[in-house]
Amino acid sequence: MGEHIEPGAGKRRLGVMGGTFDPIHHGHLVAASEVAARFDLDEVVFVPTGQPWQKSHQVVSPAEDRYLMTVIATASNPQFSVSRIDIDRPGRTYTIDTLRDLHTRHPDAELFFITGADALAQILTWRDAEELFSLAHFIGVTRPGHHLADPGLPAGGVSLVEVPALAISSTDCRARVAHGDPVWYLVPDGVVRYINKRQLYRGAGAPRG
Ligand SMILES: Nc1ncnc2c1ncn2[C@@H]1O[C@H](COP(=O)(O)OP(=O)(O)OP(=O)(O)O)[C@@H](O)[C@H]1O
Ligand SMILES: O=C(O)c1ccc[n+]([C@@H]2O[C@H](COP(=O)([O-])O)[C@@H](O)[C@H]2O)c1
Repeated sequence: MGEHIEPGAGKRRLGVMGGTFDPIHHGHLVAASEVAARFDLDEVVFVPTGQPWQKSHQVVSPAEDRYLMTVIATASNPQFSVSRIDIDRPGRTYTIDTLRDLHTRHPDAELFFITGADALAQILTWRDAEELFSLAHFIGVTRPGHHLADPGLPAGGVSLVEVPALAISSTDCRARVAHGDPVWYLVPDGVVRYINKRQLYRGAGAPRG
């Protein structure tokens, strides 16, 4: 678990943190920071989803709001960046497309897809699951309440990493805002202000848990 992978000669090591980020919170940021340190990543690209098909049963905030919150949350870290590739691609978001596009844009990079233990457990239900592992190394991070089980993933294609547990979820952040409870220190300050400015997660039509 959490093994260190030796850097490939001369290859840029690019972390990819995909998520709906509705809103982005400190659990996402700690996971990305911890994996970057453990795996000697040169950069972590946050990739907000366009249309997350496995969340089609719930209302999701507009992609531009989720993108801007991700930019605000990551702006102060020179190692973090944000990509629009998933929100600019029409149709449902599939990680296979994300990784193919990133390979085209960064042909010399080695890709490390960072995901929560809950998402990793579902990965065999993702589109073209068997091909995913040829495009990136997958890193599953712990999440409070989610156990690191091995759901039959290919040996060598996946690493499991324990990060400091932060019991934060976007679902809980949205519910707190809807109830008038604070989200200070659960999400970055700029994201609190953006949520207030755009009046996100309030009223009828707001994304629910
Ligand atoms: N507190 C956390 N610690 C570690 N990983 C997390 C945490 N919260 C989310 N993740 C992971 O980050 C990725 C993107 O998550 P996502 O944007 O769906 O946030 P979420 O909090 O799971 O949202 P929601 O509650 O709406 O389902 C997923 O792989 C998820 O497992
Ligand atoms: O490719 C798929 O079929 C697929 C199915 C579910 C989730 N994903 C990706 O997993 C990441 C986390 O998704 P989510 O829904 O938990 O925010 C995000 O990058 C999604 O695009 C990908």
